[in-house]
Amino acid sequence: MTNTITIPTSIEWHHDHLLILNQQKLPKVTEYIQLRKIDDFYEAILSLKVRGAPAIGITAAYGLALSAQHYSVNKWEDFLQQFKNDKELLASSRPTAVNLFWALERLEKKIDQCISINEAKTLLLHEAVQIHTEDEETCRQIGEYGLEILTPGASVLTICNAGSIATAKYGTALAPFHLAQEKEQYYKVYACETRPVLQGARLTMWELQQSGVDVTLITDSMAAHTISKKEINAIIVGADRIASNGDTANKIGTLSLAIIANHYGIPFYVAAPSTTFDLAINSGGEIPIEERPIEEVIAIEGVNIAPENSEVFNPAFDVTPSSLITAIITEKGIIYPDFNQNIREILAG
Ligand SMILES: CSC[C@H]1O[C@H](OP(=O)(O)O)[C@H](O)[C@@H]1O
Repeated sequence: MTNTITIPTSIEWHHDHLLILNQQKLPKVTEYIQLRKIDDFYEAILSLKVRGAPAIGITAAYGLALSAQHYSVNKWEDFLQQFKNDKELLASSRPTAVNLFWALERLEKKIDQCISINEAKTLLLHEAVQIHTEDEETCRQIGEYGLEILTPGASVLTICNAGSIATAKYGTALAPFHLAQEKEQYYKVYACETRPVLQGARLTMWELQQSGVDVTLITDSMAAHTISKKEINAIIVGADRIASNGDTANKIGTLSLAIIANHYGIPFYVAAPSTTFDLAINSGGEIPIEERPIEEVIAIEGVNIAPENSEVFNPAFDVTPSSLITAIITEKGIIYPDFNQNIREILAG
């Protein structure tokens, strides 16, 4: 029996623009924006109108491919120079989510094989659509493996939004819960609000309510108490970059949850597509951690909650050491320690 439910998405390709759901405005306002020029794509990623590692990669791919359609050049070297300029602009939008760089490099590899500018333009658009289409199936598969590892009816805690609107569809950490709704299996999800930008309160609450998932909001500081009092069975989170030893960069606050999970002896799962692994780095210390504007910490929706002249440290991510991770759920299978060995084995599969 399959339940018909609404799983929200945030990216829709039209032949001459990308329509995105403005995630900065949710849940109060459901606003869609057309991205046409390379600067539109850059600004949308930088300002978190589009956010979430896979969604960032998909959006950047469309931005680069669409911009290339308008290069009015005749020489191949001029085409490549403009392509390189646009690629570098998009790559400078955010430093941590490796999916951004993976998508841009995938497009660059695609045109290496081209013999004409027109062929390159066609192939770039085709590759961007491919990246988008592949991600939906990847996330659905992550959801299926997530249902294998999570006990039906469990209470599960998560942070930030690693959901359908952070990907092509379904999400990574939230994929099991959307799929469970389709399969009429049920879970109880606890969502950390996720200061400072509140992706949990604003986006995960909104998204899971759209598909009817039983979700409860807590503040980040309530996590340890909730785990002990509400008998949380597991924690599941997304990822922005996973090193070859399994160290994982994810939204700030994730490391705290891993330490709490370890203290209470509950499993701590990371859910991520193979495109979020960076096998070029050996450990989490090499992952660049984005620091964002102080306004995100000093104010909420433009209302100051701290003195104007406050000193602020605003890292958008932290790194959880692989020793605190029970398993990494990917579309290719569930990866258990020893991560150094098993990551390469499963991803090569
Ligand atoms: C499947 S989304 C992965 C990841 O991206 C989010 O960060 P942001 O909202 O700053 O783009 C968060 O860390 C999610 O877990």
